[in-house]
Parts: sequence; C-alpha cells; structure tokens
Amino acid sequence: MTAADRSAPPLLAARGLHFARNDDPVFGPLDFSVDAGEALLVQGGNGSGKTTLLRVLAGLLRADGGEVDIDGQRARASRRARAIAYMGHLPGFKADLSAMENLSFLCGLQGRRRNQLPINALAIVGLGGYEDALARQLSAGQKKRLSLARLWLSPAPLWLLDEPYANLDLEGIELVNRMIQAHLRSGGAALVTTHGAYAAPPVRTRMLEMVRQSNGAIA
Ligand SMILES: Nc1ncnc2c1ncn2[C@@H]1O[C@H](COP(=O)(O)OP(=O)(O)OP(=O)(O)O)[C@@H](O)[C@H]1O
Repeated sequence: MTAADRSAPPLLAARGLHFARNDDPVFGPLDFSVDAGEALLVQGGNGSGKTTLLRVLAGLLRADGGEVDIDGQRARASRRARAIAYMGHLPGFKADLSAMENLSFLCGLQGRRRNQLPINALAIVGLGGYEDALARQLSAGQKKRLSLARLWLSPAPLWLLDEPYANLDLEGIELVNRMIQAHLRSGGAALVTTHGAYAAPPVRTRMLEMVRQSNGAIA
C-alpha cells in the first residue's frame, strides 16, 4: 500500500444518515464508511431497514437527513450513477428480450467494465447456452445469475447488493462470494445485506447491525 492509498478517503461514507416514513423512523442516524477493498455486511431482521438503506444510498429514496460522500465528495446524482451498481430484489430486465439482448442493452446504458463482454459474463455466472433465452423464461435463480452478469459488467466501483444470495443454490452462493472477492481485489467495495443466515463473503468485512425501530403492530 502506498502513502497515497493510506490517505485516500473512504469509497463511501455516511454521517448521521436517517430515514422515516410518515414520521416513523425506519433507520438511523447511522455513521459508517467503507474503503476500497472492503465489504460492509448490513445485518438485521425482517423490516429492520436494510433494503431502505441501500435504496437511499443508491439515490432511489431521499434521506430525511445526513450526508453521503463517495470518494470524499458529496454523492450527487451524477456521481452516484457513475460509482454505484445496485442489485435489488427486482431484476428489472426486459421480459421479452433475451439474456444477451438485456445485457447488451444495459451495457449501452451503464457502460461496461474494461475487457468484459456480455457473452463472457453469461459464461462466468453459469448461463452459457442461455444467451438466446428470453428473460421471462428464466427461473428465479437464473434471473439472479443474469443480475450477477449485469453486475459483473458494470464499471461502477461500489456494489450495493440486497440479499445477493437469495434464490441461489450452493454453487451460486460460492459464485457471489468469488465475484465479491475479485471485485474487492480490483479496488472495489461492496455493501451486502443479509439476515445472517447465509455464508458471508470471505473478505475484509465491516459489520453494520440494523435494528427495527417501530413495532409495526397491526391495530
Ligand atoms: N414502500 C413502502 N411503503 C411503506 N412502508 C414500507 C415500504 N417499504 C418498506 N416499508 C417498511 O419499512 C420498514 C423497513 O423495510 P425494509 O424493506 O427496508 O426492511 P429489510 O430490513 O430490508 O427487511 P427484509 O429483511 O424483510 O427484506 C419495514 O417496516 C417495512 O414495512
């Protein structure tokens, strides 16, 4: 590690970040940071706000207060678009386009990692032979693998992964861990939500424990 690396700001830093719905607090205030080469495991039970936090960080929801910096600079929309790859519960593929067409379309929108092509990404995630399959014909696990191919192609350094292990078989879980390892080795970082029931990626990891803030009782 060089002196320049040591003084580099975190890839992502949040200070006093909080979010409420109809005045009911969902999370925060939270303070955390993630350096390049590091993963942050966001753990917590159902309804504790993990998905909401990732959506706020991705810019899909507006925080009620606090600050988010990316690479030491305030996270404005254009910086988020360049720096963040978000993998949520809904894959967002075009149902009537093939796996290959979906990836090519998304590469056109988001750019792609140098030296990576959709055809190779499909092979890496175990979808070799499914290039021409329509997205709507894929199983839940295959759709998740197609999302992983999209992630792999993204040039963004900061991965926000909401339950990346869901719907995957054991081999798929190991694939996610290998992808995270490789991404961190190449200078990226990842936030990974989990209920704690799955294997965590074997990488340098920080933990962020989310606690449910309102009881959600049904009157
Ligand atoms: N669109 C919405 N409208 C209203 N309330 C919502 C909405 N989405 C989530 N919530 C509420 O916000 C709280 C946090 O939800 P969130 O999905 O962030 O939790 P989570 O930790 O990701 O849960 P899980 O582990 O079950 O996926 C919950 O109480 C949930 O009911």
